[in-house]
Parts: sequence; structure tokens; C-alpha cells
Amino acid sequence: NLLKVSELGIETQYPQELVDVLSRINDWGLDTFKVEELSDQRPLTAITYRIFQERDLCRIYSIDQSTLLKYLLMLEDHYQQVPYHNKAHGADVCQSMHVLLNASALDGVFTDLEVMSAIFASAVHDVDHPGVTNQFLINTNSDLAIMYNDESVLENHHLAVAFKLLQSQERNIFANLTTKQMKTLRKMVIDMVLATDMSKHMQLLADLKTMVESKKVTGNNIIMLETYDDRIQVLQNMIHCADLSNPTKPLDIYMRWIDRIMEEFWRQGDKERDLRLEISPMCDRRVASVEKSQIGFIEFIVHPLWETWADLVYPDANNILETLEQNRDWYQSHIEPENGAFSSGSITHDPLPNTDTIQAANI
Ligand SMILES: CC1(C)CC(=O)N(CC(=O)N2CCC(N3N=C(c4ccc(OC(F)F)c(OC(F)F)c4)[C@H]4CC=CC[C@H]4C3=O)CC2)C(=O)C1
Ligand SMILES: [Mg+2]
Ligand SMILES: [Zn+2]
Repeated sequence: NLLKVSELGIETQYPQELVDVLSRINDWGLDTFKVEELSDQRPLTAITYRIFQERDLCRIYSIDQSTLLKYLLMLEDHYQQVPYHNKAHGADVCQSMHVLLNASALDGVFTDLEVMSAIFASAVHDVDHPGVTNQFLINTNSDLAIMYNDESVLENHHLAVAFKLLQSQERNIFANLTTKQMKTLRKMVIDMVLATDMSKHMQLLADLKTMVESKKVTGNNIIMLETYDDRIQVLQNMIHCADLSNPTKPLDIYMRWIDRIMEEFWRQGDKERDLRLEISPMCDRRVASVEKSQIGFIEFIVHPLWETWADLVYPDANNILETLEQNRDWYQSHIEPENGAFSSGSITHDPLPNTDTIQAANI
């Protein structure tokens, strides 16, 4: 009995359960995997549609609901079935961005158009991701690398696919924007998605640190952003934070993202081995040290970024930073034994088993 509950936008056998899970749309701990299961594999449509409703964007920009659904379903179908960079990741980054936009330090800072641009950019940011890195596409002389001259190859492709899907009249959710609004939205979405290229991370973080040092706030501690460059820089860091938010989520959810990214990296490593290419960092399933990789990923990349973000929006992101540090400490205390010394039994975990990762690591 596929019951189409109009406010959900999609058909599901579990309408009430899905409504219940989506009631946490404004919370940092929303379980995207549960939405994936309960939405009949439509997490991106279910979550993004819910956010558009929550923010009243269809009314503000005269977006026809069926047009929005047609676009979202088509967008979702253009995410590939790869272990990590699939439609569930798109949905997760979109929902994480939605929560970050609600920081009280940013209250009233961004216009409706900037907010819609940020939500749209997050939803589309990895569409048609092939499950391999930019470096792999470059090293294998792929059509995409040729098309984009080795520069932010994946990110340029995600953007081109997202905007191409808008070109049909039945899916053009921005049909009723003015020319000026569309021009502004398109520029901001391009600037945000290009900022999700990890090769831009160090520059983005350096600029964010500079902004925090010279932070200007109003009377009630709301951040003042006068220029386009300042505004887009904050939005770029937000989508980058959302893209690097897995280690800041509840541990059981974080572990399931690790299982997915490692399987995707290991499949790339399998291809590199077959092609006699050098196997990329963390991509060799035969010498994997999942815990060590996560500790390095948090120490070198995720914590420095989130610590700086938490400074900017102080104290709004304190709980997120707290969870990140707890998760880091958990992995610190669960380092698997050296690869050479085979552990006697499987590593004991607290009651949060993610045995498939551990077993894979022990191969
Ligand atoms: C090997 C180290 C000890 C030292 C080191 O140099 N680096 C950096 C590194 O090797 N990088 C940089 C990040 C790249 N990267 N990595 C992602 C990712 C996502 C979720 C992950 O786990 C969990 F949160 F689910 C995760 O875990 C990680 F440990 F693999 C990595 C994506 C981030 C954004 C865009 C696309 C994905 C992307 O470009 C990969 C190359 C280290 O990470 C540790
Ligand atoms: Mg990406
Ligand atoms: Zn992503």
C-alpha cells in the first residue's frame, strides 16, 4: 500500500515513521540512513523537499511543488550507486547545511536567495560522482579530466550536471526567479560547490582564520558580513564543514559513513592495483588501518576546520565540536594492534559494533 502522503512528496510504505524521522530535520543527529530506508531509497528528495517546506521557499520563490519534486527525483537518480558519494551523502550534506544555517550568530545574516542557494548547492554538490578521486581521474586520463583540464574535475562536473537538469521546463524550479536573482544564485552555487574540492581546503581554512581574527559582530553577537567576498567565504566554509561533518555526528552514524568511504577508497585502490598505478593513501584494503586514518583525518583536517568554525559562530557549534573530540578520543583508545602483530581475536568494541570495517581491516 504505497501511501503518498502529500507533505512527504514521495511514496512510502512507512509514511508515519518517515514523518517521525523527518521531524528531526533541524537537529544535528538526524539519521539519514533511517530516512534512506523509510523513503524507499529517496533520502535526497525526502530531505530536500522537507527543508524547502520548512523554509517556505516554494512560496517565497513561486516554486511549483510538482516541479520541485520532478527536479529532486531526477537529481537523485543522477547520483551514482557508489558506496559513499551517493544520494544519501548528498541528502546528509544538505541537511547538515540546513542546520548550520540556523546558527544564532548568523540570525538574519543571509538573504532567502543565499539560503536557497546554499541548500541547492548542498543537495547537488556530488551529483554523478563516479566514486573515484580527482587525482585518479587525472592519472587515468579520463574524459572528465580532459573536459575540465585537471582543475576541480569532479566539482565542475557536479555543477554542470545539476544545472543541465534545470534546463527542461518541467524541472526548472527557478523559472520564476528574476534574471538578476538567477545570475546571483548561479554564481553562489558555483562558488560553493567548487569550494568542496579538498585541494582548496588549506586556503579556505586560512581565510576563515583571518575572518575570525577580525570578526565584527552587532550588539547581540550576530556576525556582520558586508562584502560578497565575506558572505560567500562563510557559505563556502559552511558547505565544506557540512561535507566534512561525518566525524562530528553521533558515533554509530559516524561509523556507518566510515564503512562507506573506506569501501569506496578500497575499490579505487583495487583499480589502481589492477592498473599498476601507485595506490592512493588509505586506498589499499590489504594494509588498511581505519582507526589511524580517522585519527589523522580528524587531527589534520576535520578538527582544525571545525575548531575555527566554532570560533566564528561561538557558542553555537560547541556541542558539535564536543562530539567531534569525543569521537576522536574514542578512536584514539581503540587503535587496532600493529598490522604485523595479528590480534588474537577480533577487536572488542563497545556496544557499537561495526565489525565489517574491523574484519576488512584485518584481512
Ligand atoms: C592519511 C592521513 C593520516 C593524512 C592525510 O593526509 N589525510 C588527508 C587525505 O588523505 N585526504 C584528504 C581528504 C580526502 N577526502 N576525504 C574525504 C573523506 C570523507 C569521509 C571520511 O571518513 C569519515 F568521516 F566518513 C574520510 O576519512 C579519511 F580518513 F579517509 C575522508 C572526503 C572529504 C571531502 C571531499 C571528498 C573526500 C576527500 O577528498 C582524501 C585524501 C588523511 O585523511 C589522514
Ligand atoms: Mg565532492
Ligand atoms: Zn561531498
